[in-house]
Amino acid sequence: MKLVCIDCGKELSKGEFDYHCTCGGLFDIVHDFREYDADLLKQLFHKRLSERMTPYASGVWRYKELIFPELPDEDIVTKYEGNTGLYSSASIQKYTGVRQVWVKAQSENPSGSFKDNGMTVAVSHGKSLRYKKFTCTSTGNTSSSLAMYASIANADSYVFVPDKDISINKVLQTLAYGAKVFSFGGTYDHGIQFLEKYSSDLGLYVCNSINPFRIEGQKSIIYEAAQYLNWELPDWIIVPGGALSNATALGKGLQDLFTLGFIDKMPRVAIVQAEGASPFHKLVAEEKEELIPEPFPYTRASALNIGHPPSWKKALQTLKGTNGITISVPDEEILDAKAVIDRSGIGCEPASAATIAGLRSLVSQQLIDKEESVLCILTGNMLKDTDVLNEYHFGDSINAAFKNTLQNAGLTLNTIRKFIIDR
Ligand SMILES: N[C@@H](CCOP(=O)(O)O)C(=O)O
Repeated sequence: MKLVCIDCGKELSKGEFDYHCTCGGLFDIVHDFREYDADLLKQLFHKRLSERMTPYASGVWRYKELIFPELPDEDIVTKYEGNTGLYSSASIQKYTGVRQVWVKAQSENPSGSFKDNGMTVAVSHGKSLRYKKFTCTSTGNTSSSLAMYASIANADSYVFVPDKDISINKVLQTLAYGAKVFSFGGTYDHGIQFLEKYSSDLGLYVCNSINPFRIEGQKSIIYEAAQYLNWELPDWIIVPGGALSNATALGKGLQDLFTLGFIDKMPRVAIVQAEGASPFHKLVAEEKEELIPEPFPYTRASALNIGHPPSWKKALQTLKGTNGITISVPDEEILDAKAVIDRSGIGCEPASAATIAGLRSLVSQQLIDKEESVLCILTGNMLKDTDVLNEYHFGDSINAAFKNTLQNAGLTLNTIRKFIIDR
């Protein structure tokens, strides 16, 4: 495998590592799969499903050959991430109108979000380079994930979080795992600019998705979904779009599966942004050449509060390779979709629900047909943002149809009977 700049094509020599090329472009990891026998690999991945308590029990490292084959096993920092559920739900099907909708709950990862799929690989790579200090800037999921893996690796983590419009639960989770947390006035975008400039002076290994090893790990999400579905993917795959690492990794993972012959048809990808933070959707919809950053992104889906997504060029490659599309949806629709996902028993954080809101909208615009099959990637756990739950269920409900509050009842048989039997 080699590191290649996506803008000028420069290759780093073996052992060299950086996030950006001297031309400013991001590095991407390019593998040579020509030596692989697809059938043997499939058998190996199948056999590893029965691993327990070894790195290969992880739903990421199960696919090590496609992610980071050179890494010595002793450098793997894992919490058996991945192995998340793939569900179909009658209520989600009814809400979207689509006959076959799958949801992949990355929320079931050990730190509660899809970031673990990539973070296990980034921290393992940092460990192999003998780093002891790791960093990221974050709206809270990346930082929780990093703090967890850094502690497992016996290393320190230093994280930078915006001082507003993020979920306090995520910051508390990050603190509790032991990270040193710096709060700053600004957005994720300012944090990334700071780290791009100073991380090397500070001797810090950056674990944001500008790090190509994060992307390699996140490819496992689609590998796992494909393996569960016996290597036959649905017509569409839908992901939320914030920093766009998810969309980037999805495109790369699909390309790998197609190149290897694991799948014989490329699904189409839809990237859904929140209206208040939708620079990538605007770039695509307005057919611009360059992304125009949004200086004041705001959405109640706080994980998507990003105005200048670093991976936008990589995400464009995903759209090109999959005949993909983008859409933006208002917060009200995201929160209503979240209520449906929560009530289905699956549950998710607001950003994840952008997928189901986006699907509903794409169906109503007839861009997705009700007879097509769809897979939505849910990114984070419902307890990641309890303020949103509180506002939705106890505040002025945005849509009374989804309101679900506590029943105030005395504990006598007659009063409780009213709620259960006589209703
Ligand atoms: N929502 C993210 C922001 C994106 O971070 P990155 O890991 O893709 O750099 C978060 O949890 O911080």
